[in-house]
Amino acid sequence: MATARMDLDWRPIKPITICMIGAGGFIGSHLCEKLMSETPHKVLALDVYNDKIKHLLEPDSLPWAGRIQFHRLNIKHDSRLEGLIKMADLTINLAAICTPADYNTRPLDTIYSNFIDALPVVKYCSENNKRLIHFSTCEVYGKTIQSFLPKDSPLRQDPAYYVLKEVTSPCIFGSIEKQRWSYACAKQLIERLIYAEGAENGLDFTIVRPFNWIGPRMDFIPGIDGPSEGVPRVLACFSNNLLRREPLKLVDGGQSQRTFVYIKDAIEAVVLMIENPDRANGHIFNVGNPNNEVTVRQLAEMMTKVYTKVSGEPALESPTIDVSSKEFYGEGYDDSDKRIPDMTIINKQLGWNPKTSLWDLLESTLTYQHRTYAEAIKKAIVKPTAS
Ligand SMILES: NC(=O)c1ccc[n+]([C@@H]2O[C@H](COP(=O)([O-])OP(=O)(O)OC[C@H]3O[C@@H](n4cnc5c(N)ncnc54)[C@H](O)[C@@H]3O)[C@@H](O)[C@H]2O)c1
Ligand SMILES: O=C(O)[C@H]1O[C@H](OP(=O)(O)OP(=O)(O)OC[C@H]2O[C@@H](n3ccc(=O)[nH]c3=O)[C@H](O)[C@@H]2O)[C@H](O)[C@@H](O)[C@@H]1O
Repeated sequence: MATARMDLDWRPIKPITICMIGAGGFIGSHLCEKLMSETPHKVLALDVYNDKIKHLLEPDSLPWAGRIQFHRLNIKHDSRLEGLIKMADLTINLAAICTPADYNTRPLDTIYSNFIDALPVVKYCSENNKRLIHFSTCEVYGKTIQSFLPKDSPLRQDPAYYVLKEVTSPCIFGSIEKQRWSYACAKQLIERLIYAEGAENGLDFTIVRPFNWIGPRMDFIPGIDGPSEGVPRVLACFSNNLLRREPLKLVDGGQSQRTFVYIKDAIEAVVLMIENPDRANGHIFNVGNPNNEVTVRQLAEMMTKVYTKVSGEPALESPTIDVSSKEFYGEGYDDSDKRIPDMTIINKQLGWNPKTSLWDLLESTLTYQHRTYAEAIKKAIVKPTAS
């Protein structure tokens, strides 16, 4: 008989049922995979799409068959939602519009998706005394204090002005005309609502603030498994450029800084939250890798080198090209300057630390991108679709 899984306090972990909303997306697909292969928990997987989790749903002979059940539904208008939340011990809400190209061009959809559509989920959890893990974002921090200091100020070197801390850092957004912040603002308000439900009505909640989780199955490759005019997040944009042998587009010079964490490291943090409710409830957690910081330009350079290695194709003579944010994203775009997560809380509560270096995570991810898309791209280039 298999030995019982133990939590961080050496108590046996009881199998639970999880209602996972947005289970068919990038993070959801990796979380489902981990829960099926390494835990005894059951998942009610809710989404409008299931392409990214199809390999977990069929055939019936899979070792976890019966532990995962897909429900195709849109949480905007589906009366089954409350029943599914009631059937589960824990709800994880991942559903959202979360690609920056949408924030300034579809601000209403962005606000509805990230705030209004999440409201009933919070309400049903609170009313039925169900635990909630809600996915927010590092974008709630907005810009750093550092970005407002004079360029020659010695204070710019002081981490107090740029490291982002869950409990003490402020949330600094641009003006209302900068519609980029519609997403961050909607996420901030739903965080405040969840926090208030905890304080006033005793909701057991955990809020996750992911810092640029990347890896296989993130977003889509335009014209292959997504709209040809679509603009996904940077990993998929740059992958698409590399696969098509086009220069990588650097928005406003590629000077913004990001810390990237491997999806598989980040998923381990989420499993710790799921299985250690006493340590996770009532907390907001940054989940990122402070050691993997690069400018977007450096990311482009590194991805170019890694892709050359995994594909065997030489790099272009001019591998990058500058493009203005107005040209690339349209009116109302703005950017976060720098995102370094403080890891004190997640470290103390869950003992979690990221492991994978940026080079290693890009190597496994671009190997996947090449294997999955290179042939399809070649065919699409030879045979462009009839207009
Ligand atoms: N990937 C990251 O690094 C990152 C960073 C910060 C925050 N987040 C947050 O994590 C969550 C998941 O992100 P992801 O990267 O997996 O995004 P994703 O777009 O791949 O996944 C979201 C999923 O939610 C589903 N969905 C959206 N609206 C829905 C609705 N009304 N009804 C049913 N399903 C719906 C989508 O179909 C999609 O499959 C989001 O809330 C996002 O804001 C992600
Ligand atoms: O992943 C996160 O932690 C959060 O941040 C992302 O926001 P951002 O990092 O700005 O999104 P990307 O599209 O990945 O862009 C990163 C940077 O690359 C730049 N970029 C993007 C695409 C491109 O082709 N070229 C380019 O220079 C962008 O301007 C931005 O500075 C998204 O808002 C969310 O998915 C999420 O909440």
